[in-house]
Amino acid sequence: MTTPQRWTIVIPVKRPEHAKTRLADAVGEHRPRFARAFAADTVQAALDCPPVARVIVVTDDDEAAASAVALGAEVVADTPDAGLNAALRHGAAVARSADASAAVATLSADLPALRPAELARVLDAAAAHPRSFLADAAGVGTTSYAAGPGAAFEPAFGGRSRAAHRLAGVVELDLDDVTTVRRDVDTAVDLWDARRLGVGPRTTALLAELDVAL
Ligand SMILES: Nc1nc2c(ncn2[C@@H]2O[C@H](COP(=O)(O)OP(=O)(O)OP(=O)(O)O)[C@@H](O)[C@H]2O)c(=O)[nH]1
Ligand SMILES: C=C(OP(=O)(O)O)C(=O)O
Repeated sequence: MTTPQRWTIVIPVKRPEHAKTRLADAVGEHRPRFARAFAADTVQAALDCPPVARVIVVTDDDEAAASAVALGAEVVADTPDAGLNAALRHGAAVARSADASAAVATLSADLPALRPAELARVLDAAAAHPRSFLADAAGVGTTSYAAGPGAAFEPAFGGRSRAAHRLAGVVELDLDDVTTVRRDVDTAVDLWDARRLGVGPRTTALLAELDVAL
């Protein structure tokens, strides 16, 4: 029997004052609190996923960093300060500085409904390919990009990243039953859908506290 692949997960968290701009119409001034709650629920679910060995959060936000560390993740500063792909490459480099052959996968920090068992299915499928990705619920972007041991880590996030990853020869994972890994939350409708799936404790508490109507 082969040993299941273990993964380092890199989660990028933008400075919340600049994040989740498309949620502004639904949550107004509370936008940064939602960005942090989504990130914390994403980190928690990743840490609770059996094939996950390490979670590295890349952020310059002190609050997101403190909450990630309290949950058991590692945090590195976004030293490149050059956007999402640079932040991810930095996190992967940190992962591979300790173990050059580490398998590294990214997760967007806006997956508040993420379930560990569904993430495990994605990672198990990713283990069959040098490089792979999972499309987001809209079928336009990407919520997870994975590079196995020895594979180059070259994410192409931003805008229509599903097409960009396919064009780059990254294998698209064709999986059912991983809805919560695909459910990124950018808009009020996305948040409604995530709530229907069941969001994590921090997002649940914030929705209750603010009595957000969706
Ligand atoms: N560390 C880091 N994370 C980033 C950066 N840009 C985006 N992210 C993260 O990447 C993921 C996707 O982000 P985006 O969709 O670009 O932005 P967003 O804040 O989620 O939403 P919008 O403001 O509505 O575009 C989220 O987890 C962000 O926190 C960056 O420059 N540095
Ligand atoms: C940056 C991306 O995501 P979002 O849908 O959050 O813009 C992406 O999918 O490449």
